[in-house]
This record gives sequence, structure tokens and C-alpha cells, in this order.
Amino acid sequence: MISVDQALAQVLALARPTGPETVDLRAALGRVLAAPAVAALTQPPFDAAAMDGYAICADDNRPGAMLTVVGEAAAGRGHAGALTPGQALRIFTGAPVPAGAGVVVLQEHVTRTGATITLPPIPEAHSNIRPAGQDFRLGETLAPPLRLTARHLGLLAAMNVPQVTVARRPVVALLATGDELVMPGEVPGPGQIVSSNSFLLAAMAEEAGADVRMLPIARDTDASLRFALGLAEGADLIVTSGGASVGEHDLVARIAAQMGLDLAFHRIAMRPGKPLMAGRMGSAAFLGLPGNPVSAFACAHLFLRPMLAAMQGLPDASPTLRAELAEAVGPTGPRRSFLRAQLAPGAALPRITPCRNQDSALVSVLATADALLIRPEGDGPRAAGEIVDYLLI
Ligand SMILES: Nc1nc2c(c(=O)[nH]1)N[C@H]1C(S)=C(S)[C@@H](COP(=O)(O)OP(=O)(O)OC[C@H]3O[C@@H](n4cnc5c(N)ncnc54)[C@H](O)[C@@H]3O)O[C@H]1N2
Ligand code: MOO
Repeated sequence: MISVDQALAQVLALARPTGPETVDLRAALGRVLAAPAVAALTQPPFDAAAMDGYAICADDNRPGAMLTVVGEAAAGRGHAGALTPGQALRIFTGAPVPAGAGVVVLQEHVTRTGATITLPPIPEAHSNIRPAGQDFRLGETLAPPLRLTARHLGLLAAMNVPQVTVARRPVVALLATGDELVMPGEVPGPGQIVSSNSFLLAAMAEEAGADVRMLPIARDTDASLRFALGLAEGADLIVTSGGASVGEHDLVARIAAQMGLDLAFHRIAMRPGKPLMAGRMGSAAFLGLPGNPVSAFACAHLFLRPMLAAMQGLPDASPTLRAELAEAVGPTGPRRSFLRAQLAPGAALPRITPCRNQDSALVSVLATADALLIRPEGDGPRAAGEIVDYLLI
């Protein structure tokens, strides 16, 4: 059995980059930028008014100065010609500031009578002008790799970049195995349950940027598993759930091996998640997850997400964080344990409480947890108040 750290290094070595493709900005949310995006213009393109008021020459910004309004500039509609001392230009937020102007006086600070404004007793403290290029300049870049958020899309649009080069979404073929499984909406027969893993894992893979192909449930027969695995052709990553352990009905490793799986490892020192396997099968990476839903989740969180990130050119961004134990915990065994836990605000660090029941079949407990509390291999008992590591989930 290899360690969790060795397993992570090995699965990352199994992941291959998907390569770049070009997409419209509207399709770029959540995609990983794969080449620099270059600003096609300078922003703002001109000195722009930041307030509604009057543009004046900097030297005229004196208490009580009286100035003549010579015209108007609004956003999208500038004023032709420069401003000279003694003149003011009615101006609105976003409008180009004319040459010669150095200050925009807020309209609520002046008194206007006909075409004349009188400045207040205290000079305007700020210029209220956004200089050209203050935001970014022509040729400046947004650098890869980067998972694009709404804020990045706003920036790219402002940069006048209509399309971006991103990593192709990894295609994940997702295969649940087990005679006991039916899909949500079906009526389970005697001894059957609903395949929650299919939906849990599909959602996790999609959150990590994958394009998920959900294969039909494979039954616990050689023929059914062969047929279903055959449908994974063309995927970048094959993910199975169930059938990974040692029982007679746990066929995944054997059948996958017959179909060309080059196994990197099977079984790791992790709890839950011991039966995890990984390798490469044809042109795809292969990750065989345990069937217990919490085990499948923990393995997907620790291994599937980093694999998908690596395939898109991103480092894994899931830092180990620290919290204070809200209650005492017992000793651990030889495997690294990941306990479902809840976080609460604390003085210096958050306080963490392991969920009552750590059975790896309990999806209701998993749904209420917000962290995986990490217990090292062979750790002793820990008292309330001790500092421990956790992962946010
Ligand atoms: N003698 C041993 N028995 C088991 C061992 C062991 O070392 N020796 N390991 C245990 C551990 S740890 C785990 S985890 C499970 C994992 O086994 P499998 O990967 O072979 O999973 P299954 O047996 O197929 O299923 C386990 C459990 O999970 C349920 N399941 C399966 N698929 C789904 C799904 N898509 N959605 C929801 N639930 C699913 C299944 O019905 C079983 O209850 O093995 C232990 N046994
Ligand atoms: O890993 Mo099993 O993965 O302990 O439930």
C-alpha cells in the first residue's frame, strides 16, 4: 500500500495536458486560460471625468473664482477644442476631459447663474479625473494559467478581447458499477439502491472544468463491465466507482487489466478510500474509486480534482488549513484519515468538530460537512484545543 502523498504524485504523473482551444468570451467562464490575453486598447482611452460637474483649468481652482461655461461634454460625446483659463465645461461622468482642463469641480460645489459658475470657498480637493491608461494599457496581458471568473471576463471584455485561448475541457467518462444500482427516478428493486455516486462525481468533475460523459451503469459481470468500459473510448480520463475492493463481485481491476489498463497502484493508506486504483488505459488516464459514497468523494477530492486541474495546466489550489479541535479525538490507525467535520468561528483559528458518525456510506453526513479533518497515520489521541489540519470541501 502506498501513501496518500505517493498516490497524489502518481496520479498527477498519469494526467496529460488536454491542449489549447479558442472559445468566445461568453463560453469562457470557468475555463483555464492557456495563452496570454492581450489588451487591444488602453483603458480609459482618454482622460475621463470621474464626477458630474465642471471641468476647469487647474490654476482656476481658487476660492470664489468665477468662470464662463463654454460648452458641454457627456459620456460618448466629447467637447471639441481646449479649455483656456477663465473657462469651464459642463461635464458628466465618463466624458473625455478636454485639453487644458486639470480639475472637475463637483456640480454640488458650485453656484451657477446663467453661463457663469462661482467656485466654493474651499478649492476642489481632488482632480476627479481618471487619467488615460490608469486601468491598463494597449498590449498589457492577462497571464495564464488562470481559471477564468466573472471578474476576469469583465476585464477581458474591457480589453476588447472577444475570444480567448483556453485548455480544452478534459472529457471524463464516468462509470458506476454494481448490480444494486438504479438511476434516480427509477424504482429500486429488492436489495437495490440509487446510484448517488454518479451525480456526486459528475458534479465534482464539472466543477473542476470537465466535460462529463455519464456511461450506463455496469452490472457486476465481465460482459457488462467490458461493454461499459468500451464506451469510454475517446475520453481523457476514465473514472469508475465501486467494484474496487477484494470481493468476488469487485471486477474493475481485473477486467480493466484485460482491456489494457496499465496499473500504477491499487490500494492506498487512506481512510476512507483504501481500494483506490489508478493507471493509464489506452489514451486515457484511469482512476478507479471505491464504491462507498464518502470514500468515492474523499478520493475524488484528493485525486480527481488535482488530476483535472493538471490536465488543464493548473496547479492544485486546495491548501491544507489549520483549525483548533473543538473536542478530543482518539488515536488513528496506519492509514491517513479524513474525517467529515464542521467548522465554526474561533478566536485565532476556526474550531473544528468531527461529525458524529464517520461511516463511509453516509451521504447525509457528507452533505452537512464543510471540511475534511486530516488525522496523520499512527497519530495518538488529541485533546480539545490542539491544532489540526483540514481541507475545505
Ligand atoms: N473484506 C474486505 N471488504 C472490504 C474491504 C476490504 O479491504 N476487505 N474494503 C472496504 C472498503 S474500505 C471499501 S471503501 C469498500 C469499497 O468497495 P468497492 O469499491 O468494491 O465498492 P462496492 O463493493 O461496489 O460498494 C461499496 C458500497 O458502496 C455502495 N455503492 C457502490 N456504488 C455506488 C454508487 N454509484 N452510488 C451509491 N452507492 C454505491 C454499494 O452499494 C456498497 O454499499 O469495500 C469494503 N469492503
Ligand atoms: O475506504 Mo473504505 O474506503 O474505508 O470505506
